[in-house]
Amino acid sequence: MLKEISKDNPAVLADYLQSRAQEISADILLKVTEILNDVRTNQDEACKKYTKQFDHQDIETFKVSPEELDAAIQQCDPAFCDAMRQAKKNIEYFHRAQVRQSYILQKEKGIYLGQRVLPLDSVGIYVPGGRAQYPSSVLMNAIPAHVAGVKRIVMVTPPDENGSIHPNIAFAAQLAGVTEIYKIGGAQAIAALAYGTQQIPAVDKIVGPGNIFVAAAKKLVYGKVDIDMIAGPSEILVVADEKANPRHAAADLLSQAEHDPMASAILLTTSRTVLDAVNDELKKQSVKLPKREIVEQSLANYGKAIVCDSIEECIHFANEIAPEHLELMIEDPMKYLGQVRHAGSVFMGYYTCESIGDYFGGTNHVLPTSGTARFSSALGVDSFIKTSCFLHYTEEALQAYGPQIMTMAKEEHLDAHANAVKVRMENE
Ligand SMILES: NC(=O)c1ccc[n+]([C@@H]2O[C@H](COP(=O)([O-])OP(=O)(O)OC[C@H]3O[C@@H](n4cnc5c(N)ncnc54)[C@H](O)[C@@H]3O)[C@@H](O)[C@H]2O)c1
Ligand SMILES: N[C@H](CO)Cc1c[nH]c[nH+]1
Ligand SMILES: [Zn+2]
Repeated sequence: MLKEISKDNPAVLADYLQSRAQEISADILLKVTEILNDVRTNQDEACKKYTKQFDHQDIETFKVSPEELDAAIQQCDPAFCDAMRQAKKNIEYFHRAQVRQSYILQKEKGIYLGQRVLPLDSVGIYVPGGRAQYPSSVLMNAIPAHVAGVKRIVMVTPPDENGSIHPNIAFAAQLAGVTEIYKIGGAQAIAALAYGTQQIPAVDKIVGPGNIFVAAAKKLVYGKVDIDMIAGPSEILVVADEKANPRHAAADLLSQAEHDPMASAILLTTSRTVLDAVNDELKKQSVKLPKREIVEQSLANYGKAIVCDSIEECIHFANEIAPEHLELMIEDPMKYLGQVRHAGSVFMGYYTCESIGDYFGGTNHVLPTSGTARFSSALGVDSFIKTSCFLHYTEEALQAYGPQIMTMAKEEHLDAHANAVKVRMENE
Protein backbone atom coordinates (compact mmCIF):
# COMPACT_ATOMS: atom_id res chain seq x y z
CA MET A 1 0.00 0.00 0.00
CA LEU A 2 1.45 3.38 -1.01
CA LYS A 3 1.08 6.13 1.57
CA GLU A 4 -0.35 9.24 -0.02
CA ILE A 5 1.48 12.54 0.36
CA SER A 6 -0.64 15.62 -0.30
CA LYS A 7 0.84 17.73 -3.06
CA ASP A 8 -0.15 20.77 -1.02
CA ASN A 9 2.06 19.75 1.91
CA PRO A 10 5.68 20.04 0.72
CA ALA A 11 7.01 19.57 4.28
CA VAL A 12 6.00 15.91 4.16
CA LEU A 13 7.91 15.44 0.92
CA ALA A 14 10.94 17.22 2.44
CA ASP A 15 10.82 14.85 5.46
CA TYR A 16 10.66 11.88 3.13
CA LEU A 17 13.70 13.09 1.18
CA GLN A 18 15.62 13.74 4.39
CA SER A 19 14.88 10.22 5.64
CA ARG A 20 16.65 8.80 2.56
CA ALA A 21 19.88 10.74 3.00
CA GLN A 22 22.59 8.15 3.54
CA GLU A 23 25.02 8.59 6.39
CA ILE A 24 27.58 6.11 7.65
CA SER A 25 27.84 5.94 11.45
CA ALA A 26 31.04 6.83 13.30
CA ASP A 27 31.21 3.26 14.69
CA ILE A 28 31.30 1.72 11.22
CA LEU A 29 33.83 4.28 10.00
CA LEU A 30 36.07 3.49 12.98
CA LYS A 31 35.85 -0.26 12.49
CA VAL A 32 36.53 0.05 8.76
CA THR A 33 39.48 2.41 9.37
CA GLU A 34 41.05 -0.31 11.53
CA ILE A 35 40.61 -2.88 8.76
CA LEU A 36 42.10 -0.51 6.17
CA ASN A 37 45.15 0.26 8.33
CA ASP A 38 45.69 -3.41 9.10
CA VAL A 39 45.61 -4.37 5.40
CA ARG A 40 47.88 -1.46 4.53
CA THR A 41 50.46 -2.68 7.07
CA ASN A 42 50.07 -6.45 7.08
CA GLN A 43 48.80 -6.95 3.51
CA ASP A 44 47.84 -10.57 2.63
CA GLU A 45 48.12 -11.73 6.21
CA ALA A 46 45.40 -9.23 7.25
CA CYS A 47 43.29 -10.13 4.19
CA LYS A 48 43.40 -13.81 5.18
CA LYS A 49 42.51 -12.97 8.79
CA TYR A 50 39.40 -10.93 7.83
CA THR A 51 38.30 -13.46 5.20
CA LYS A 52 38.38 -16.11 7.92
CA GLN A 53 36.58 -13.84 10.40
CA PHE A 54 33.78 -12.50 8.16
CA ASP A 55 33.47 -15.04 5.33
CA HIS A 56 34.53 -18.12 7.34
CA GLN A 57 36.95 -19.26 4.64
CA ASP A 58 40.66 -20.14 4.77
CA ILE A 59 41.94 -18.69 1.50
CA GLU A 60 45.66 -19.10 0.76
CA THR A 61 45.58 -17.88 -2.86
CA PHE A 62 43.12 -15.07 -3.58
CA LYS A 63 43.58 -15.04 -7.36
CA VAL A 64 41.15 -17.27 -9.29
CA SER A 65 43.14 -19.55 -11.59
CA PRO A 66 42.09 -20.18 -15.24
CA GLU A 67 41.22 -23.80 -14.29
CA GLU A 68 38.99 -22.66 -11.41
CA LEU A 69 37.30 -20.12 -13.68
CA ASP A 70 36.61 -22.72 -16.40
CA ALA A 71 35.29 -25.24 -13.87
CA ALA A 72 32.89 -22.64 -12.45
CA ILE A 73 31.67 -21.57 -15.91
CA GLN A 74 30.90 -25.19 -16.87
CA GLN A 75 28.13 -25.15 -14.26
CA CYS A 76 26.19 -22.25 -15.86
CA ASP A 77 22.80 -22.70 -17.54
CA PRO A 78 23.25 -22.31 -21.35
CA ALA A 79 20.04 -20.23 -21.62
CA PHE A 80 21.43 -17.82 -19.02
CA CYS A 81 24.71 -17.61 -20.98
CA ASP A 82 22.85 -16.83 -24.23
CA ALA A 83 20.81 -14.08 -22.57
CA MET A 84 23.99 -12.61 -21.05
CA ARG A 85 25.70 -12.62 -24.47
CA GLN A 86 22.81 -10.67 -26.00
CA ALA A 87 22.76 -8.26 -23.03
CA LYS A 88 26.50 -7.70 -23.49
CA LYS A 89 25.94 -6.75 -27.16
CA ASN A 90 23.24 -4.23 -26.17
CA ILE A 91 25.32 -2.73 -23.34
CA GLU A 92 28.36 -2.42 -25.59
CA TYR A 93 26.29 -0.82 -28.37
CA PHE A 94 25.00 1.87 -26.00
CA HIS A 95 28.34 2.56 -24.33
CA ARG A 96 30.36 2.77 -27.56
CA ALA A 97 28.37 5.90 -28.39
CA GLN A 98 29.73 7.50 -25.19
CA VAL A 99 33.37 7.34 -26.31
CA ARG A 100 34.84 10.85 -26.32
CA GLN A 101 37.34 12.15 -28.85
CA SER A 102 40.63 13.85 -28.13
CA TYR A 103 40.94 17.24 -29.85
CA ILE A 104 43.55 19.68 -31.06
CA LEU A 105 42.98 23.38 -31.87
CA GLN A 106 45.30 25.42 -34.08
CA LYS A 107 45.65 29.16 -33.65
CA GLU A 108 47.72 32.06 -35.01
CA LYS A 109 51.54 32.30 -34.76
CA GLY A 110 52.02 28.52 -34.55
CA ILE A 111 50.07 28.10 -31.31
CA TYR A 112 48.30 24.78 -30.80
CA LEU A 113 46.50 23.30 -27.83
CA GLY A 114 44.32 20.33 -27.13
CA GLN A 115 43.06 17.60 -24.90
CA ARG A 116 43.79 13.88 -24.96
CA VAL A 117 41.27 11.32 -23.70
CA LEU A 118 43.07 8.50 -21.90
CA PRO A 119 41.71 5.30 -20.35
CA LEU A 120 42.66 4.63 -16.74
CA ASP A 121 45.46 2.06 -16.48
CA SER A 122 43.64 -0.16 -13.98
CA VAL A 123 40.28 -0.39 -12.24
CA GLY A 124 38.85 -2.62 -9.54
CA ILE A 125 35.24 -3.80 -9.66
CA TYR A 126 33.61 -4.82 -6.39
CA VAL A 127 30.97 -7.52 -6.91
CA PRO A 128 28.85 -8.21 -3.80
CA GLY A 129 28.75 -11.81 -2.68
CA GLY A 130 26.68 -11.78 0.47
CA ARG A 131 22.88 -11.96 0.25
CA ALA A 132 22.46 -12.07 -3.55
CA GLN A 133 24.51 -12.43 -6.74
CA TYR A 134 24.19 -9.90 -9.54
CA PRO A 135 26.01 -11.08 -12.70
CA SER A 136 24.22 -8.27 -14.54
CA SER A 137 26.15 -5.78 -12.37
CA VAL A 138 29.43 -7.35 -13.54
CA LEU A 139 28.44 -6.49 -17.13
CA MET A 140 27.33 -2.97 -16.18
CA ASN A 141 30.67 -2.23 -14.48
CA ALA A 142 33.16 -4.05 -16.68
CA ILE A 143 31.78 -3.34 -20.17
CA PRO A 144 32.12 0.48 -20.01
CA ALA A 145 35.65 0.00 -18.60
CA HIS A 146 36.48 -2.28 -21.51
CA VAL A 147 34.95 0.12 -24.06
CA ALA A 148 36.97 2.99 -22.50
CA GLY A 149 40.14 0.98 -23.18
CA VAL A 150 41.16 0.08 -19.60
CA LYS A 151 43.80 -2.65 -19.86
CA ARG A 152 43.69 -4.06 -16.33
CA ILE A 153 40.13 -4.77 -15.11
CA VAL A 154 40.28 -6.45 -11.72
CA MET A 155 37.25 -8.01 -10.03
CA VAL A 156 36.98 -8.77 -6.31
CA THR A 157 34.14 -10.80 -4.83
CA PRO A 158 33.75 -12.69 -1.55
CA PRO A 159 34.34 -16.47 -1.68
CA ASP A 160 31.18 -18.60 -1.38
CA GLU A 161 30.62 -21.18 1.35
CA ASN A 162 32.96 -23.61 -0.48
CA GLY A 163 35.70 -21.04 -0.91
CA SER A 164 34.88 -20.80 -4.65
CA ILE A 165 33.62 -18.14 -7.04
CA HIS A 166 29.90 -18.23 -8.00
CA PRO A 167 29.54 -19.77 -11.52
CA ASN A 168 27.32 -17.00 -12.92
CA ILE A 169 29.69 -14.31 -11.62
CA ALA A 170 32.62 -16.19 -13.19
CA PHE A 171 30.82 -16.36 -16.55
CA ALA A 172 29.88 -12.67 -16.44
CA ALA A 173 33.47 -11.70 -15.64
CA GLN A 174 34.89 -13.68 -18.53
CA LEU A 175 32.21 -12.39 -20.94
CA ALA A 176 32.78 -8.75 -19.95
CA GLY A 177 36.57 -8.87 -20.33
CA VAL A 178 37.65 -8.88 -16.66
CA THR A 179 41.39 -9.59 -16.61
CA GLU A 180 41.99 -10.71 -12.96
CA ILE A 181 39.65 -12.08 -10.30
CA TYR A 182 40.33 -12.28 -6.55
CA LYS A 183 38.17 -14.09 -4.00
CA ILE A 184 37.99 -11.45 -1.32
CA GLY A 185 35.16 -9.20 -0.14
CA GLY A 186 34.26 -6.49 2.34
CA ALA A 187 36.43 -3.59 3.48
CA GLN A 188 39.55 -5.77 3.24
CA ALA A 189 39.00 -6.14 -0.53
CA ILE A 190 38.69 -2.38 -0.95
CA ALA A 191 41.86 -1.88 1.12
CA ALA A 192 43.76 -4.42 -1.00
CA LEU A 193 42.66 -2.68 -4.22
CA ALA A 194 43.60 0.75 -2.87
CA TYR A 195 46.96 -0.02 -1.22
CA GLY A 196 48.00 -3.28 -2.89
CA THR A 197 49.17 -6.46 -1.17
CA GLN A 198 51.70 -9.16 -2.08
CA GLN A 199 48.98 -11.04 -4.02
CA ILE A 200 46.68 -8.20 -5.11
CA PRO A 201 48.34 -5.28 -6.93
CA ALA A 202 46.66 -1.89 -6.39
CA VAL A 203 44.37 -0.22 -8.95
CA ASP A 204 43.66 3.43 -9.81
CA LYS A 205 39.88 3.44 -9.33
CA ILE A 206 37.34 1.27 -7.48
CA VAL A 207 33.74 0.91 -8.68
CA GLY A 208 30.75 -1.23 -7.79
CA PRO A 209 28.11 -1.55 -5.09
CA GLY A 210 28.44 -3.28 -1.72
CA ASN A 211 27.18 -3.33 1.85
CA ILE A 212 27.83 -0.65 4.49
CA PHE A 213 31.41 -1.87 5.18
CA VAL A 214 32.26 -1.71 1.50
CA ALA A 215 30.65 1.73 1.15
CA ALA A 216 32.54 3.07 4.20
CA ALA A 217 35.83 1.65 2.89
CA LYS A 218 35.29 3.25 -0.54
CA LYS A 219 34.60 6.58 1.11
CA LEU A 220 37.78 6.32 3.20
CA VAL A 221 40.16 5.29 0.41
CA TYR A 222 38.91 8.04 -1.90
CA GLY A 223 41.89 10.26 -2.67
CA LYS A 224 44.36 7.38 -2.67
CA VAL A 225 42.26 6.03 -5.54
CA ASP A 226 39.19 7.37 -7.32
CA ILE A 227 35.75 5.85 -6.71
CA ASP A 228 32.53 5.88 -8.74
CA MET A 229 29.86 6.70 -6.15
CA ILE A 230 28.34 5.43 -2.92
CA ALA A 231 25.22 3.68 -4.22
CA GLY A 232 22.30 3.50 -1.78
CA PRO A 233 19.18 1.30 -1.84
CA SER A 234 17.29 1.06 -5.15
CA GLU A 235 14.57 3.57 -6.05
CA ILE A 236 11.77 3.68 -8.60
CA LEU A 237 9.39 6.53 -9.34
CA VAL A 238 6.51 5.87 -11.75
CA VAL A 239 4.63 8.73 -13.40
CA ALA A 240 1.31 7.29 -14.62
CA ASP A 241 -1.44 8.99 -16.59
CA GLU A 242 -5.07 7.86 -16.57
CA LYS A 243 -4.42 5.38 -19.42
CA ALA A 244 -1.56 3.59 -17.60
CA ASN A 245 -2.26 -0.04 -16.70
CA PRO A 246 -2.33 -0.31 -12.85
CA ARG A 247 -1.23 -3.95 -13.00
CA HIS A 248 1.90 -2.95 -14.90
CA ALA A 249 2.63 0.03 -12.66
CA ALA A 250 2.33 -2.15 -9.51
CA ALA A 251 4.59 -4.83 -11.00
CA ASP A 252 7.25 -2.21 -11.73
CA LEU A 253 7.07 -0.69 -8.24
CA LEU A 254 7.49 -4.17 -6.75
CA SER A 255 10.45 -4.92 -9.03
CA GLN A 256 12.58 -2.43 -7.14
CA ALA A 257 10.97 -2.88 -3.72
CA GLU A 258 12.23 -6.48 -3.75
CA HIS A 259 15.88 -5.30 -3.72
CA ASP A 260 15.98 -4.06 -0.13
CA PRO A 261 13.73 -3.21 2.85
CA MET A 262 15.08 0.31 2.36
CA ALA A 263 14.29 0.47 -1.37
CA SER A 264 11.78 3.15 -2.34
CA ALA A 265 8.76 2.92 -4.70
CA ILE A 266 6.78 6.05 -5.55
CA LEU A 267 3.78 6.63 -7.78
CA LEU A 268 2.90 10.07 -9.15
CA THR A 269 -0.35 10.04 -11.07
CA THR A 270 -2.98 12.34 -12.52
CA SER A 271 -5.70 9.84 -11.64
CA ARG A 272 -6.97 8.81 -8.21
CA THR A 273 -8.64 5.81 -9.88
CA VAL A 274 -5.19 4.67 -11.06
CA LEU A 275 -3.73 5.12 -7.55
CA ASP A 276 -6.52 3.02 -5.96
CA ALA A 277 -6.14 0.31 -8.60
CA VAL A 278 -2.34 0.26 -8.18
CA ASN A 279 -2.78 -0.21 -4.43
CA ASP A 280 -5.17 -3.15 -5.04
CA GLU A 281 -2.65 -4.67 -7.46
CA LEU A 282 0.24 -4.21 -4.99
CA LYS A 283 -1.70 -6.25 -2.44
CA LYS A 284 -2.52 -8.97 -4.98
CA GLN A 285 0.92 -9.24 -6.51
CA SER A 286 3.11 -8.90 -3.42
CA VAL A 287 1.69 -11.98 -1.68
CA LYS A 288 2.89 -14.11 -4.60
CA LEU A 289 6.49 -12.92 -4.44
CA PRO A 290 9.25 -15.02 -2.83
CA LYS A 291 10.70 -11.79 -1.42
CA ARG A 292 7.32 -10.80 0.04
CA GLU A 293 8.79 -9.83 3.43
CA ILE A 294 11.33 -7.43 1.93
CA VAL A 295 8.72 -5.95 -0.42
CA GLU A 296 6.27 -5.35 2.41
CA GLN A 297 8.88 -3.66 4.57
CA SER A 298 10.05 -1.53 1.69
CA LEU A 299 6.52 -0.39 0.79
CA ALA A 300 5.66 0.28 4.44
CA ASN A 301 8.78 2.44 4.88
CA TYR A 302 9.22 4.10 1.52
CA GLY A 303 6.09 3.39 -0.60
CA LYS A 304 4.57 6.80 -1.40
CA ALA A 305 2.09 8.35 -3.85
CA ILE A 306 1.05 11.85 -4.89
CA VAL A 307 -2.05 12.64 -6.97
CA CYS A 308 -1.26 15.59 -9.21
CA ASP A 309 -3.29 17.89 -11.47
CA SER A 310 -1.15 17.40 -14.57
CA ILE A 311 1.82 15.48 -15.99
CA GLU A 312 3.84 18.70 -15.70
CA GLU A 313 3.12 18.71 -11.97
CA CYS A 314 4.11 15.02 -11.68
CA ILE A 315 7.43 15.86 -13.35
CA HIS A 316 7.92 18.82 -11.02
CA PHE A 317 7.73 16.46 -8.01
CA ALA A 318 9.86 13.84 -9.78
CA ASN A 319 12.56 16.51 -10.20
CA GLU A 320 12.32 17.33 -6.47
CA ILE A 321 12.84 13.67 -5.58
CA ALA A 322 15.55 13.07 -8.23
CA PRO A 323 14.99 9.29 -8.30
CA GLU A 324 17.42 6.64 -9.45
CA HIS A 325 14.86 5.30 -11.97
CA LEU A 326 11.98 7.28 -13.46
CA GLU A 327 9.29 5.54 -15.50
CA LEU A 328 7.10 7.72 -17.69
CA MET A 329 4.01 5.52 -18.11
CA ILE A 330 2.28 8.20 -20.16
CA GLU A 331 1.18 8.86 -23.71
CA ASP A 332 3.90 10.59 -25.73
CA PRO A 333 6.73 10.42 -23.14
CA MET A 334 9.09 12.11 -25.62
CA LYS A 335 7.01 15.29 -25.32
CA TYR A 336 7.87 15.45 -21.59
CA LEU A 337 11.46 14.14 -21.53
CA GLY A 338 12.87 17.66 -21.83
CA GLN A 339 11.14 18.66 -18.57
CA VAL A 340 12.93 15.93 -16.62
CA ARG A 341 15.94 17.53 -14.94
CA HIS A 342 16.92 15.05 -12.24
CA ALA A 343 16.72 11.26 -12.73
CA GLY A 344 19.43 8.59 -12.98
CA SER A 345 17.73 6.90 -15.93
CA VAL A 346 14.34 7.42 -17.62
CA PHE A 347 12.12 4.60 -18.94
CA MET A 348 9.83 5.80 -21.68
CA GLY A 349 6.22 4.71 -22.26
CA TYR A 350 3.85 1.95 -21.20
CA TYR A 351 6.02 -1.01 -22.23
CA THR A 352 9.46 -0.04 -20.95
CA CYS A 353 9.57 -1.63 -17.51
CA GLU A 354 12.69 -0.85 -15.51
CA SER A 355 13.78 -4.50 -15.51
CA ILE A 356 14.69 -4.05 -19.19
CA GLY A 357 17.31 -1.52 -18.12
CA ASP A 358 18.47 -3.60 -15.15
CA TYR A 359 19.45 -6.45 -17.44
CA PHE A 360 19.23 -6.03 -21.12
CA GLY A 361 18.34 -2.77 -22.85
CA GLY A 362 21.89 -1.41 -22.90
CA THR A 363 21.67 1.63 -20.61
CA ASN A 364 23.67 1.30 -17.37
CA HIS A 365 21.99 0.16 -14.15
CA VAL A 366 24.62 1.65 -11.82
CA LEU A 367 22.89 4.96 -11.11
CA PRO A 368 22.88 7.79 -8.58
CA THR A 369 20.50 7.24 -5.62
CA SER A 370 19.21 9.22 -2.59
CA GLY A 371 18.68 12.42 -4.59
CA THR A 372 22.26 12.49 -5.90
CA ALA A 373 20.90 12.47 -9.48
CA ARG A 374 20.76 16.25 -8.90
CA PHE A 375 24.52 16.35 -9.45
CA SER A 376 25.82 12.98 -10.60
CA SER A 377 25.38 10.58 -13.48
CA ALA A 378 25.12 6.92 -14.38
CA LEU A 379 28.26 4.82 -14.54
CA GLY A 380 29.57 4.92 -18.09
CA VAL A 381 32.63 5.22 -20.29
CA ASP A 382 33.37 8.64 -18.73
CA SER A 383 33.83 6.89 -15.38
CA PHE A 384 36.87 5.06 -16.77
CA ILE A 385 38.74 7.80 -18.57
CA LYS A 386 40.69 10.89 -17.67
CA THR A 387 41.76 13.78 -19.85
CA SER A 388 45.14 15.42 -20.21
CA CYS A 389 45.67 18.80 -21.89
CA PHE A 390 48.61 20.04 -23.95
CA LEU A 391 49.73 23.46 -25.20
CA HIS A 392 52.41 24.73 -27.60
CA TYR A 393 53.70 28.34 -28.06
CA THR A 394 56.33 29.36 -30.59
CA GLU A 395 58.91 32.11 -29.97
CA GLU A 396 56.81 34.44 -32.13
CA ALA A 397 53.71 33.75 -30.04
CA LEU A 398 55.57 34.30 -26.77
CA GLN A 399 56.98 37.62 -28.01
CA ALA A 400 53.43 38.68 -28.90
CA TYR A 401 51.63 37.64 -25.72
CA GLY A 402 54.46 37.58 -23.15
CA PRO A 403 53.75 41.11 -21.83
CA GLN A 404 50.14 40.24 -21.02
CA ILE A 405 51.19 37.04 -19.25
CA MET A 406 53.79 38.96 -17.22
CA THR A 407 51.20 41.58 -16.26
CA MET A 408 48.93 38.89 -14.86
CA ALA A 409 51.78 37.21 -12.96
CA LYS A 410 52.89 40.50 -11.40
CA GLU A 411 49.34 41.25 -10.21
CA GLU A 412 49.51 37.93 -8.33
CA HIS A 413 52.95 38.91 -6.94
CA LEU A 414 54.52 35.86 -8.52
CA ASP A 415 57.70 37.28 -9.99
CA ALA A 416 59.24 33.92 -10.79
CA HIS A 417 56.26 33.19 -13.02
CA ALA A 418 56.79 36.48 -14.87
CA ASN A 419 60.50 35.80 -15.09
CA ALA A 420 60.00 32.47 -16.88
CA VAL A 421 58.40 34.48 -19.70
CA LYS A 422 60.88 37.37 -19.52
CA VAL A 423 64.02 35.20 -19.90
CA ARG A 424 62.59 33.80 -23.12
CA MET A 425 61.65 37.22 -24.52
CA GLU A 426 65.13 38.66 -23.98
CA ASN A 427 67.52 38.38 -26.91
CA GLU A 428 70.66 36.78 -25.51
N1 LIG B 1 22.84 -0.39 -6.57
C1 LIG B 1 23.19 -1.49 -7.20
O1 LIG B 1 23.35 -1.52 -8.41
C2 LIG B 1 23.38 -2.75 -6.41
C3 LIG B 1 23.62 -3.96 -7.08
C4 LIG B 1 23.92 -5.07 -6.32
C5 LIG B 1 23.94 -5.01 -4.92
N2 LIG B 1 23.68 -3.81 -4.30
C6 LIG B 1 23.76 -3.70 -2.83
O2 LIG B 1 25.03 -4.22 -2.40
C7 LIG B 1 24.89 -4.75 -1.07
C8 LIG B 1 25.48 -6.17 -1.02
O3 LIG B 1 25.68 -6.51 0.34
P1 LIG B 1 26.07 -7.98 0.80
O4 LIG B 1 26.27 -7.93 2.27
O5 LIG B 1 25.07 -8.92 0.24
O6 LIG B 1 27.44 -8.31 0.06
P2 LIG B 1 28.90 -7.60 0.15
O7 LIG B 1 29.77 -8.39 -0.75
O8 LIG B 1 28.80 -6.15 -0.10
O9 LIG B 1 29.37 -7.81 1.66
C9 LIG B 1 29.86 -9.01 2.15
C10 LIG B 1 31.21 -8.75 2.83
O10 LIG B 1 31.03 -7.89 3.95
C11 LIG B 1 32.00 -8.20 4.94
N3 LIG B 1 31.34 -8.23 6.26
C12 LIG B 1 30.25 -8.92 6.62
N4 LIG B 1 29.98 -8.71 7.93
C13 LIG B 1 30.92 -7.87 8.39
C14 LIG B 1 31.18 -7.28 9.67
N5 LIG B 1 30.40 -7.50 10.71
N6 LIG B 1 32.24 -6.44 9.79
C15 LIG B 1 33.05 -6.17 8.74
N7 LIG B 1 32.85 -6.73 7.51
C16 LIG B 1 31.80 -7.55 7.35
C17 LIG B 1 32.52 -9.57 4.62
O11 LIG B 1 33.89 -9.50 4.41
C18 LIG B 1 31.83 -10.01 3.35
O12 LIG B 1 32.75 -10.48 2.40
C19 LIG B 1 23.40 -4.70 -0.74
O13 LIG B 1 23.17 -3.59 0.08
C20 LIG B 1 22.72 -4.52 -2.11
O14 LIG B 1 21.48 -3.83 -2.05
C21 LIG B 1 23.41 -2.70 -5.02
N1 LIG C 1 17.98 -2.17 -9.98
C1 LIG C 1 19.32 -2.35 -9.44
C2 LIG C 1 19.94 -0.99 -9.21
O1 LIG C 1 19.14 -0.19 -8.44
C3 LIG C 1 20.24 -3.15 -10.32
C4 LIG C 1 19.85 -4.56 -10.52
C5 LIG C 1 20.68 -5.63 -10.69
N2 LIG C 1 19.89 -6.71 -10.89
C6 LIG C 1 18.65 -6.34 -10.88
N3 LIG C 1 18.60 -5.03 -10.63
ZN1 LIG D 1 16.81 -4.02 -10.05
